[in-house]
Amino acid sequence: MADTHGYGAAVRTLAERGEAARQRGIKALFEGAPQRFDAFSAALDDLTLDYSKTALSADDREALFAFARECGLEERRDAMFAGARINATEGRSVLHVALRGRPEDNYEAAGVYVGDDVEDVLAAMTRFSDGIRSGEIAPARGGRFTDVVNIGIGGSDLGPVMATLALAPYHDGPRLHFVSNVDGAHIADIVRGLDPATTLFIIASKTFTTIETMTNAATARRFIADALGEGAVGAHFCAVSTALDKVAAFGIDEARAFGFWDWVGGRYSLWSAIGLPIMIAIGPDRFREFLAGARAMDQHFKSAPMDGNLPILLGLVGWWHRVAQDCPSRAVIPYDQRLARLPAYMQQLDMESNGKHVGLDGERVKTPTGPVVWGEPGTNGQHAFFQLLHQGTDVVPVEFLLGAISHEPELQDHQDLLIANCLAQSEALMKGRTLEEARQQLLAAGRSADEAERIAPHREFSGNRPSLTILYRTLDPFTLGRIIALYEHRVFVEAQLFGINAFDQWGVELGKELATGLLPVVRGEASAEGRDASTVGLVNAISTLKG
Ligand SMILES: O=P(O)(O)OC[C@H]1O[C@H](O)[C@H](O)[C@@H](O)[C@@H]1O
Repeated sequence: MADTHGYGAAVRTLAERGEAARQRGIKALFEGAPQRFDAFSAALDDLTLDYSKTALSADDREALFAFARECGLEERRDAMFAGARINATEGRSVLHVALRGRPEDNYEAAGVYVGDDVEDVLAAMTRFSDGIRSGEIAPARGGRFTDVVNIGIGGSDLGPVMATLALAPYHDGPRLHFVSNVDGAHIADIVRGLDPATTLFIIASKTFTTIETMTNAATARRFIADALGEGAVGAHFCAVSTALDKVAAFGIDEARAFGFWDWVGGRYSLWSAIGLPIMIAIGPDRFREFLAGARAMDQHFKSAPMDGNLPILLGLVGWWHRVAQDCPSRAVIPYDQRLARLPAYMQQLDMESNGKHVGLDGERVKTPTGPVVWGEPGTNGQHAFFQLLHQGTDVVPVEFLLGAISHEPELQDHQDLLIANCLAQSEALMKGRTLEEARQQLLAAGRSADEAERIAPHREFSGNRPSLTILYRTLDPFTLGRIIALYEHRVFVEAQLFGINAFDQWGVELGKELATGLLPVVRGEASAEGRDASTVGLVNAISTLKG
């Protein structure tokens, strides 16, 4: 953030506040403050964000609101919803919100109404999904499709993978499978268990040039053609892309090609035709509920005042931990097994959006930007990496997600344990255990005074470690839509505070270019000469291993 923007002083003051807050701790804020949960939580219907277990005081929060205003957050948000070309490095509007809009939202991309196009594609997806689900759209040799394989990567994979797992209780269509990695092991392992005669492939790629997806698509094509003949290919493939000309060149019929637009970023695209596998799995009505949930969050983000606005609060707290408290990573821990792929989804959403070091003004940023995002579901994580969260030398803010009601009513004892564990972890992170408490526990357990003295420091927990909890009634399509949109907007909010463009991803290009150049070297058709010594050494070692 450049001083010319006037942000320098505000960031310095907030960093001082962050340091003071660290010294004050979190526990102290709860003492004599029985209302802290009410004062430091906000809700959209049943969806609640509790950020009371952070070191924020009411004054810190006011300072963050002032900073957000100074950064022009609300104006930038309004510009996004108005379809301005806020993706400045690519000259594009950013309008994934239009994919879940209603006609009255009147979304326009750079002045052109997009609602009809969105509705047309949704209608085409609905006809196709209904046809596949009912058996009306049949495989080449008759019968019905039992399995659908989505071939895509990044934004053309992670969203559908995450959402189809999250909504497993709503599946009433064919089985879903996903192939993303160019490693042949991925497609080989998936197709091994499938019958080509009843398998449909979706080729999903915004650009329809991504080498991994094109390679897997060609292999899938052979899988069908070898088993059923070239003439069967048309019946067993469909595609999703913004590049419909390239889809046609691949040989996929126009009627089976579902488009979207350059104002939809890959990592924001699961609401578009990229969501086709989700729609096939849960049906068009449930898919509409998913969109409606996201729209509810959009409306809330647009209009709720800052102190009750979930994406703004989540973004401000995220920025506070990253910049004012200098925490380089954050953990996303869903206590909801069906959100197991949410951390991976969030890694792309957050790190591809906010992993930038150049600001909107073209200058190097002056503060840290996006944190490393990582996580696994609870309770599994407790038995793996929570040791570091509780006693490691780095403070990692944790974001817990928790549903009150599971889809398995006959397993209520599991759900009670799950909830108790989630609450216990955030309580333990915040409260910790003092040296004296550790000593007394050891003595009470019959250890000698000497032993208690020696071991107690290892059993002390500093506490004062921040966490947020996002609580919801149950993980249904509407709620999943709200949660994903909440995180999309949070990433946007943080980007405005960092002063960066969240909507490009030039950082992924270089590796792709180098891979193209290295392919002939790996194949033995070109020499590695002139490359760095490490690459030459590895190329030679690989060729020796291959014999
Ligand atoms: O959908 P595609 O055009 O195949 O792109 C798939 C992915 O590849 C790229 O490398 C980008 O970094 C991602 O943002 C994108 O989602």
